[in-house]
Amino acid sequence: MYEGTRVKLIVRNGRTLEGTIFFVDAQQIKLKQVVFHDTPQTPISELVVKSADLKDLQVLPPEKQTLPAAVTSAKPPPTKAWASGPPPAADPSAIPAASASQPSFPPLAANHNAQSHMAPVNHMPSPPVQMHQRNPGSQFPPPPPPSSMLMQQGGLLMSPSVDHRHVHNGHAQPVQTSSPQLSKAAFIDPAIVSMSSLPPIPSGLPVPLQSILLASNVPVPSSPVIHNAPNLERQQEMNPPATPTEKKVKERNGEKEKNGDKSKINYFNMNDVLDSITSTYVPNTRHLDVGEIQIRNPSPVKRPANSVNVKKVSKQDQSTFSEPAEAEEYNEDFDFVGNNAKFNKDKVFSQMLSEHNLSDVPDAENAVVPIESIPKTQFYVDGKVISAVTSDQMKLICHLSAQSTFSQNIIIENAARSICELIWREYITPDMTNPRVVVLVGVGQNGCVGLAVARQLANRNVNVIITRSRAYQLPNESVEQRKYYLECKNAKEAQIGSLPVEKVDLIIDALIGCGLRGTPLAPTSTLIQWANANGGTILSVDVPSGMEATTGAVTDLTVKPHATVALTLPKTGMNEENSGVMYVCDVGLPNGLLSGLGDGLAFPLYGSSYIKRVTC
Ligand SMILES: NC(=O)C1=CN([C@@H]2O[C@H](COP(=O)(O)OP(=O)(O)OC[C@H]3O[C@@H](n4cnc5c(N)ncnc54)[C@H](OP(=O)(O)O)[C@@H]3O)[C@@H](O)[C@H]2O)[C@H](O)CC1
Ligand SMILES: [K+]
Repeated sequence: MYEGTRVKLIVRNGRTLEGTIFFVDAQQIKLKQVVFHDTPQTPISELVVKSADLKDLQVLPPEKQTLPAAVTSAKPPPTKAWASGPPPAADPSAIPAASASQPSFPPLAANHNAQSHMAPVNHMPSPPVQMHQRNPGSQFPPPPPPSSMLMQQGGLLMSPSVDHRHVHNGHAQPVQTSSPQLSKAAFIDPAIVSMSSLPPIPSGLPVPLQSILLASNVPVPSSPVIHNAPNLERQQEMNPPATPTEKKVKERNGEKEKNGDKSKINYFNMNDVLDSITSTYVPNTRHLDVGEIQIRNPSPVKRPANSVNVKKVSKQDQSTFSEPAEAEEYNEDFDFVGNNAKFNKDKVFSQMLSEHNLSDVPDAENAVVPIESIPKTQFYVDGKVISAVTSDQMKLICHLSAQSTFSQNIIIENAARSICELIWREYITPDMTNPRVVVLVGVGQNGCVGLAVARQLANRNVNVIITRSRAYQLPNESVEQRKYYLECKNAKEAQIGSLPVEKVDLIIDALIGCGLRGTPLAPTSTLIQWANANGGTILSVDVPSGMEATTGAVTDLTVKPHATVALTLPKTGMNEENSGVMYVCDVGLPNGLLSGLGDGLAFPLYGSSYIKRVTC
């Protein structure tokens, strides 16, 4: 709802900028038509600021929703030629680049209520010159110059072509980088995570905006403190005047301290940004839950229409697969609610993460994941509370299990058996003749579970086809699990391009779990699109592939499952909208393995069933 709103931002080092919001979530705010107050002559087409680097945010009042002179005086873009040579050759697997003659973003409509007039971000804009002529009296300017022009002007901008395969590994290398002349101090700002001059995506193409933004999520060269920026307290020492938001953070820390909670909030929470928006200028606006704005997918998650092969879940099944008597046993054995309340997971996990020196997990002090905005930390099984984990916490669990002598293949097998228990109950019923199942297999441990499911089903004469997103650089377990699968008499493997066009009975989504980094890239994205388009019932392993497990954020390139089986514990981002019917399954990890994580994180007691229905 804030899209199209023009805002003023003060970033961590005190610089002030103005831009038009086109995306906001708990972790970042993405702006178009950006100008810095101290360098108004050099507008930037797109810019991402992490919430951790924000000092304050104000919505500009309606009369100030026009763009500054620097942007309005920008010339229309040239019709040809990139600043540093011709556009890169088209890579069929990469995001299609629009022609250089298109503006970098759609022009704003000539109306103060920018919100309702903001063009869809992936909408192909009209040529800027025409827009200007059509609307000569408009106070709104022609769109700003495209990347080529900005680069000529000295902006530190990324090339329209970025090697996406490298980007998600965190080692993105722009094809064209800034020249020494381009690296002006005015553009090098530790608060700016990325600046993008990528061309817009033509409408109708199945590539979400996020891919492009993530593709440009490259640390700014010579920016000294993006990841190790001083925390807010140190920051306050350096920049004493506290903004309203800093005051809020201080107040919150004060409250926490009063309640005996020594942990501190040392990041800028986007909830406060939203508070400041709603309380400053937008009248009659209810407070937004971060969860509500994290999902930027314009098309809501749809359940597959075919439920013919899906048994209706009875009232009793909805709460449990087990006999009611089991629930009584839990009461005697374990006080979930009580224990959960006692357990400070964040604290324990921060400690564990630092003890285990996990390099790819952000360090707790400068974490940009706003833990407070986690959608759900608790779910219910059999009416009893169970904890949910974030993807970092799940990575820690996987790390601990990998470190122990306990074999990964045992976990994989247990997960697969539990999932098969559900499949035989709900998805492959005796009345089905020759049920066809496609298993989509990713490159990590999630994919290994898919391979084991494939074997279990093939062993029982189900017509199974597996398709792998990659055939090289795989973990040992993946190679082994595929070998075991191929030893089944009727095992079949298909190339990505030869997956059935006609609807199959069941699709097992084992592409990516908690190891997701950014928006899915090809060919994984192609498999996700195939699954969503096929119409077959989808069952996701651990989390829907492409969904960010912590926040539940989804894009057009996220699997839309009928059901999801979370391994070990539910993930905080899960809900029925993004995950379908939710289950949790026991993978058989020795319970002593996680005893250090606190009582609240005890595995649910499963009783006679290894898989349980989970509710919010
Ligand atoms: N105790 C348990 O419950 C266990 C659960 N397990 C399951 O394992 C996963 C975590 O396994 P991991 O191998 O770490 O991660 P994934 O299976 O999710 O795969 C990550 C790889 O996927 C690739 N990737 C990541 N992001 C993208 C993207 N945007 N586009 C394309 N591909 C992507 C990437 O591969 P690269 O080789 O390209 O780096 C990742 O490495 C957990 O969720 C459970 O499902 C385990 O079985 C252990 C015990
Ligand atoms: K998955």
